[in-house]
Amino acid sequence: MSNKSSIAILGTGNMGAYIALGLSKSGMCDPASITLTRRNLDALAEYKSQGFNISNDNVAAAKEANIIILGVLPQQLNEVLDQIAPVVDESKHLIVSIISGVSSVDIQKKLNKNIEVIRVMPNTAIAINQSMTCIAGDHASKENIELVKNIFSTVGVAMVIKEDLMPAATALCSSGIAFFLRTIRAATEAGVQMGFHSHEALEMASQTVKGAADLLIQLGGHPEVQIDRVTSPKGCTIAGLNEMEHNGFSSALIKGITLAGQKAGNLLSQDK
Ligand SMILES: NC(=O)C1=CN([C@@H]2O[C@H](COP(=O)(O)OP(=O)(O)OC[C@H]3O[C@@H](n4cnc5c(N)ncnc54)[C@H](OP(=O)(O)O)[C@@H]3O)[C@@H](O)[C@H]2O)C=CC1
Ligand SMILES: O=C(O)[C@@H]1CCC=N1
Repeated sequence: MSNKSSIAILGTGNMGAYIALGLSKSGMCDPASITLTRRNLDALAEYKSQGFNISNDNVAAAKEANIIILGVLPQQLNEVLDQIAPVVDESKHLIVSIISGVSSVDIQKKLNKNIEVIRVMPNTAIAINQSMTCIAGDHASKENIELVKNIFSTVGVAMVIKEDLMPAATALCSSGIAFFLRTIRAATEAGVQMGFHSHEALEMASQTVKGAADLLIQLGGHPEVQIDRVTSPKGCTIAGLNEMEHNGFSSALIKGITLAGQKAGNLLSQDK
């Protein structure tokens, strides 16, 4: 697939819209080659003004596209698959699903076609081309996996994983944005309590988190190596870190992320 490909995003809510914006911003796709659908068409008006095609007709959008990105909630998926099943064609279409908790085989079965389905799990940082995107194509051709990897590499880092690890990737990377943002919020509140205005504390906390992440991304190695460089003997950092650990900091993150991972694998079968 090249930038001549046409993409239909069926179900353009938070994530679908950010994918469209990211692909356009990266230069991977011209907005005119992307069709966005949702039932409430008025909510897509701002994207129309940016050059995207908008529609509330999933069937027409699917017919026109080469790549169909499924972007609805898990509980909304069957309705969309029922609509497009008659028009999807294995010789023309590649199905990409960003939907958590629904396997590629289940989608294939529902479509009742021998069509390739690749699971993709981006995060909202795709809007600024900084997504960590996991891709699983256990039943897809190498060529199509490479194609999808190339597309999502333009909007951040793309990694191919086995499909059985998709729930874990969802929790760590996609939900992860919310988890790490919450840590920034908490740090900001601490900064305000110590005397900074909120906007100052937020800028300080955000840049500090960015620096911590970039230390690992650019220099590599284990976080503890960098932590050792910060914790002066008898210093304030180790005092703060140990207090956090006494209060369950690492444990809370591990428990929260693994619970999210369990939930991501069972979204349609659990009510809680
Ligand atoms: N949000 C995130 O960070 C991430 C989300 N995901 C996955 O992406 C999917 C969407 O999540 P999110 O964007 O947060 O959810 P949203 O509710 O924001 O988006 C879903 C969109 O689908 C539209 N929709 C529902 N039914 C139909 C239909 N029959 N035809 C066309 N459009 C329809 C809805 O609009 P309308 O009601 O107007 O039709 C809505 O805008 C989920 O499956 C989620 O698991 C994956 C990774 C990250
Ligand atoms: O919360 C959710 O279920 C979706 C999937 C990952 C991010 N948002």
